[in-house]
Amino acid sequence: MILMEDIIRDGNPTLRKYAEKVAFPLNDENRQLAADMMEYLEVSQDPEQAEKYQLRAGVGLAAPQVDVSLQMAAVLVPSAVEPEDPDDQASIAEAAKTARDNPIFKEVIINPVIVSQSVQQAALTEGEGCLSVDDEHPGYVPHADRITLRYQDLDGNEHKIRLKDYPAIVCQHEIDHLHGVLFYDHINQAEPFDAEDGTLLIG
Ligand SMILES: Cc1nc(NNC(=O)[C@H](CC2CCCC2)CN(O)CO)c(F)c(N2CCN3CCOC[C@@H]3C2)n1
Ligand code: NI
Repeated sequence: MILMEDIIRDGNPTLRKYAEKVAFPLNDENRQLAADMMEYLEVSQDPEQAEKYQLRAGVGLAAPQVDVSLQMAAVLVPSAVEPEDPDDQASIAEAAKTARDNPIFKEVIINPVIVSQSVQQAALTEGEGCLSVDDEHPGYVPHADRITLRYQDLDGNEHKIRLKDYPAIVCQHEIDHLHGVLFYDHINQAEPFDAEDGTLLIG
């Protein structure tokens, strides 16, 4: 099971490497890694389990973050399910479970390539964080709002999908990790919350 101690932090050179392509069929080690990365996301999105294992919540995790320089990332983007009663813990936990059980996008993307992307940009209203970056880096992180993504799944099957808004942003954050790019590389240091004209603010 992946724990926070297994996640390497900014300053570790692995985070700045361009990761190697993954060979198919996956060997046992890489198949286990894929399962462990997805399990991390699932556990981290369950408030009780996240507390128990002291995990920072995540909707994505890239292999370089556990010091494996391979082009593989797990993505688990839950649907936005609002709790019936936002002040009631049980209701919050139930909503999170419903969200987890009906993800917008759940996939281990291997050897991903963004084959085309919109000129239109999008950024998360809250800015971004990263499990591998302990410092806060406030500011909009501009990404393409829409992407066409080609990747292989665990069995090596090729997929070509179109994503927009939230799942597109998550995948771009993860694919950046495979190229040695960290989210704050994209922030306009002079004016962190000055998004280019027409940038969609998501969430
Ligand atoms: C947006 C968000 N980022 C969270 N963390 N950061 C991450 O995932 C990093 C990757 C994301 C940062 C911005 C885009 C991709 C991890 N990264 O470093 C991997 O490269 C969250 F945890 C989170 N959510 C919303 C959904 N909620 C469901 C219930 O459980 C809690 C969970 C919290 N949303
Ligand atoms: Ni990250």
